[in-house]
Amino acid sequence: MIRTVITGITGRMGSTLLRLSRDAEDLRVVGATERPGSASVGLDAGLAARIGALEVQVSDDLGRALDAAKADVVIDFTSAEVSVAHAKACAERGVAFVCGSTGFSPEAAQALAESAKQVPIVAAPNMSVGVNLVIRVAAELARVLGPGFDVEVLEAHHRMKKDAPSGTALRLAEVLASALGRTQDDLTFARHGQIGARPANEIGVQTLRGGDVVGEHTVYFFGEGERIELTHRATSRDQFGLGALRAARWVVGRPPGLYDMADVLGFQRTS
Ligand SMILES: NC(=O)C1=CN([C@@H]2O[C@H](COP(=O)(O)OP(=O)(O)OC[C@H]3O[C@@H](n4cnc5c(N)ncnc54)[C@H](OP(=O)(O)O)[C@@H]3O)[C@@H](O)[C@H]2O)C=CC1
Ligand SMILES: O=C(O)C1=N[C@H](C(=O)O)C[C@H](O)C1
Repeated sequence: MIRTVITGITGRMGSTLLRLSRDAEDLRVVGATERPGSASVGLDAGLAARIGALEVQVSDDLGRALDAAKADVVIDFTSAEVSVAHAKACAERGVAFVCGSTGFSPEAAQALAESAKQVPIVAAPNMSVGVNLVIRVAAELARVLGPGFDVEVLEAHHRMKKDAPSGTALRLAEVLASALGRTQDDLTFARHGQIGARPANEIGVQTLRGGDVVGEHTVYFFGEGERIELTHRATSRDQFGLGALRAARWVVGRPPGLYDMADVLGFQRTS
């Protein structure tokens, strides 16, 4: 039995993870957290997340939750800043960490990597198996099509999403740039005004926000007389959650290090 602690349990992903974990025979939720000051602190986590009683009390501090319950792994979908602090709490206690948060600054990414020197961490901007396959296929298409095709990434998400572009779109753009021998400097995040002709090496990354869109990503390869569009549409958060649980099962017992979903799925890394 793998003992998990789930953070941010009233959030869109936290509540999904709690429900999926409750239904998994090999996992046991032994701790749950929410933001300090949240009305759900002290309540039963299952009741707070509206999935039925779980007999696990919501804590407002991951360190204290870990000290109270012997956990194997923490699953965290909160925000980049909170995830950095949570990864440190895990590193100090020798607990594995699965991080789904996005919006990492270079400094926050470095702080996460520091914690991964002490414990195994899986961090991925998208834990759906389908998206991770799309990332691989996109890299392969870019390599084969080469510089004759203009590459653009478009993402759409719900109106509550805080970071832009999505972590998945950023990962796609980085992988495409690497496949085409380009750099971060070739990424263009918005266009407005008299922008002139498109630079040949540019990779555009564009963002849409609205309604309840769970998550959509399209890579366009615009050629002469033809175009290829590679799209992933998530219609439920369950695939992100199931991917995170797969990562949690995989990461327990691994040596310290920063792992990606490509490692969990046994893919060769694309960048
Ligand atoms: N890798 C992947 O596959 C996916 C990644 N994501 C990413 O996961 C993150 C969360 O997304 P989502 O679930 O939609 O966001 P939500 O805002 O719905 O959930 C985040 C939850 O974390 C809580 N929280 C904030 N601070 C703390 C804290 N210190 N301790 C514990 N809990 C805290 C929030 O509380 P409060 O509301 O009070 O702030 C909220 O309940 C985002 O970065 C998103 O981009 C999302 C889906 C898939
Ligand atoms: O915030 C979300 O909702 C999502 N965030 C992830 C991202 O930023 O890529 C993954 C998914 O598309 C949903």
